[in-house]
Amino acid sequence: MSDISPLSEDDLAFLASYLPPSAQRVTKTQESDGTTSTIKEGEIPFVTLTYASSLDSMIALAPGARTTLSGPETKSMTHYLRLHHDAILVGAGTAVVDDPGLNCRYPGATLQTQPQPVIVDPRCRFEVSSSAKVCQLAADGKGKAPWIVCVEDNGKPENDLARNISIKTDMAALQSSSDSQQISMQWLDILRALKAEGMNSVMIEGGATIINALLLLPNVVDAVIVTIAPTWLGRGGVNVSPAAQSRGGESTNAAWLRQTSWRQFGNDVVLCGRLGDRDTTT
Ligand SMILES: NC(=O)C1=CN([C@@H]2O[C@H](COP(=O)(O)OP(=O)(O)OC[C@H]3O[C@@H](n4cnc5c(N)ncnc54)[C@H](O)[C@@H]3O)[C@@H](O)[C@H]2O)C=CC1
Ligand SMILES: Nc1nc(O)c(N)c(N[C@@H]2O[C@H](COP(=O)(O)O)[C@@H](O)[C@H]2O)n1
Repeated sequence: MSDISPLSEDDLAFLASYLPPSAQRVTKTQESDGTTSTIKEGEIPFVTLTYASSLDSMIALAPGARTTLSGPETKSMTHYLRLHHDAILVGAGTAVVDDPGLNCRYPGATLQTQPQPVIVDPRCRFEVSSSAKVCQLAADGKGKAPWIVCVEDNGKPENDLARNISIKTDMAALQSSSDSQQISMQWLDILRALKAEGMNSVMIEGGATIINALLLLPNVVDAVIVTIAPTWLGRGGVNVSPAAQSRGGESTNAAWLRQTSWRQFGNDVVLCGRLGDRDTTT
């Protein structure tokens, strides 16, 4: 029997307008390194950014500590959201620390309706083995085998428990850079690659590095759904706080949510919105 209870009709109505599919977009976007690229209509999946935060904007007690913030009701909400997305994406940091299952246990979910787990892991540092929870669930027919988004020639042999989705990266530029250990792939490249594999919607769950980057990409993210748990985790936790921004030499807010709605789920608050400027009302 599933540990996930169905949501009420009122809960479902609250979430409805934030679910994929969205209107298709033709727009310009800016990557955090300052480059711009155009997103063509339907070129990238619908992107939902969702995570659970404490009142001090922490998503884990410490780097390396898997931390439960969501109560039973918001956990059910997360699994309902997973049911409505083609893929669930996390970063290598989360995969290594949390050993997540990345499947959907919402009542009625079948193997066919399971989301595709995706791990952004340029150098394949997450050990894909039969003891990884995501692989166990796939072997038991309770989820799909993960895809690893990595760079070509990452030096790791392909593992038959997972599939590599390779992203072309300018390795020459990388090797000449001062920080050659950090490989930064463009989000548009990652999302285009997932779209090319048939993923029309992606639920991005974290961790902090990924959330902080995506909060600065309002034209990439379609919906933001944050669970706020009534607790403070305290200093030393893993913090959601995007890089400081400035405009015309003046400090400015890093990110805004517009079209906001909130609802109580058990003891937690769920805040939904779309990224954009404070002054954008539509
Ligand atoms: N409360 C919540 O909802 C959640 C909490 N977490 C917590 O977050 C923590 C992990 O956060 P982080 O350490 O920041 O790890 P992360 O999960 O954000 O992964 C960061 C890694 O992903 C890869 N990556 C991310 N963006 C990339 C890009 N553009 N190009 C290339 N590679 C990229 C890199 O390997 C990078 O080191 C864990 O403690 C976990 O428990 C994670 C997810 C949700
Ligand atoms: N929504 C939410 N609430 C929390 O309290 C969390 N710790 C997380 N973490 C995310 O969920 C993944 C674990 O998923 P499984 O239940 O193992 O499938 C974890 O990797 C984080 O992405 N999320």
